[in-house]
Amino acid sequence: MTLITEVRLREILDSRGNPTVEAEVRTESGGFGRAAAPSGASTGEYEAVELPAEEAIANARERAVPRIEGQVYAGDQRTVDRTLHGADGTDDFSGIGANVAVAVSMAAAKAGADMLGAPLYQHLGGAFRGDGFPTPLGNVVGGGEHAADATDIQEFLAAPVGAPSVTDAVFANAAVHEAVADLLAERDIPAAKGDEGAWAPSITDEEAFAIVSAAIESVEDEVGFEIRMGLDVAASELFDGEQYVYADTTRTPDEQIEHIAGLASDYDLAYIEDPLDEDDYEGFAELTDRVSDETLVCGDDLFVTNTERLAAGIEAGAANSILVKPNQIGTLSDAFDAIELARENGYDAVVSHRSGETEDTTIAHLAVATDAPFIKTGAVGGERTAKLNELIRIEANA
Ligand SMILES: O=C(O)[C@@H](CO)OP(=O)(O)O
Ligand SMILES: [Mg+2]
Repeated sequence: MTLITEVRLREILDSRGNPTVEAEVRTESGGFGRAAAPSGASTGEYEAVELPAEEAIANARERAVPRIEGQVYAGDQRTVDRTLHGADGTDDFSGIGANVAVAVSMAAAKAGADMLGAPLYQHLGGAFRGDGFPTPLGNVVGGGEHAADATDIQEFLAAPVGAPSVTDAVFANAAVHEAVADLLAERDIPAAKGDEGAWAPSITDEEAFAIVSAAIESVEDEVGFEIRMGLDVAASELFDGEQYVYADTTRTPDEQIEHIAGLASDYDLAYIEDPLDEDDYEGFAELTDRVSDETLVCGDDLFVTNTERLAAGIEAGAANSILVKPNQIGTLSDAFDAIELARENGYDAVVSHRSGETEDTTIAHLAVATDAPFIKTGAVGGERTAKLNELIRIEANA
């Protein structure tokens, strides 16, 4: 291992056109890593704190960088991440900003891999990592906080569970995305794209279910393997404290459970993320009991990649899966700990992008390194295809 000699920080653009933090880490022996923080729109209340990029960079330059440069070894990821926590001094990274922390954490990991001459997934996963590849969940229609005047449900996802390879799965999702466009055109429904590249037509959730099911069926016929449907309801964004408020109706928490359980069986949903409010552990437990073993009930805003919140969920039987977003918790070590705790308790980890992204590909490597069964990183669009194409490359070289 060699010492980290330099940490450079700068503001770059994210996919929404907002400033985000990019970090570069250099080591004594010439290792180099560069990484950038993503940014959410439908952020959970309990996520680590993202500060304005400029402020986060100034804080880190003053408090974190001097503790890392010349002091910490690249490749010793736990120490890098402990140092970031120490420099921050809070529970939620509100001291320096989770965005600067995650950028430095990921850049240091890449510098560590570079030093070893190993791909990042190999460095992170180690010699005895599993040989599985994640199934990509591709966002094909969406609304919520990611597009104005579109569906209430934030994401309608294609889940190509029967694909023989990552490459086949990635192309199947792009084909479903295109088939949705054809079906919208046939019905004279205009559609722009939302923040993650999914179509964002002004239609009801019911119409979206019909269109996405038809698109999935037509692509299934073409490719000859099973594609199922998934959802990110992002229900905390619909919940007003008492009821779930949809464009055309409202639902009490009990009615919401009934509604989602009905959708799970009507559409054979493979995946349901955040079907209920982020504080409703009990409701999550009830719904998890109600749906079949073939359906993942995933906590995003519920768990925010946080081992304490996940432990409470495990105790309550809430959900059977966790969404893993490194920037929700601030470091790669924390994200690994969440994945490990999930695995030990039979919860599937789903590694995920954010709605605001960059061309950074760390999450593709994280998913392969940890043998995660799923990755959610869109279907089309440059900042999404950056990760999908990286998965294709990893598969080709593994
Ligand atoms: O809710 C989510 O799962 C994410 C990514 O799809 O959205 P955001 O980054 O806006 O939180
Ligand atoms: Mg979500």
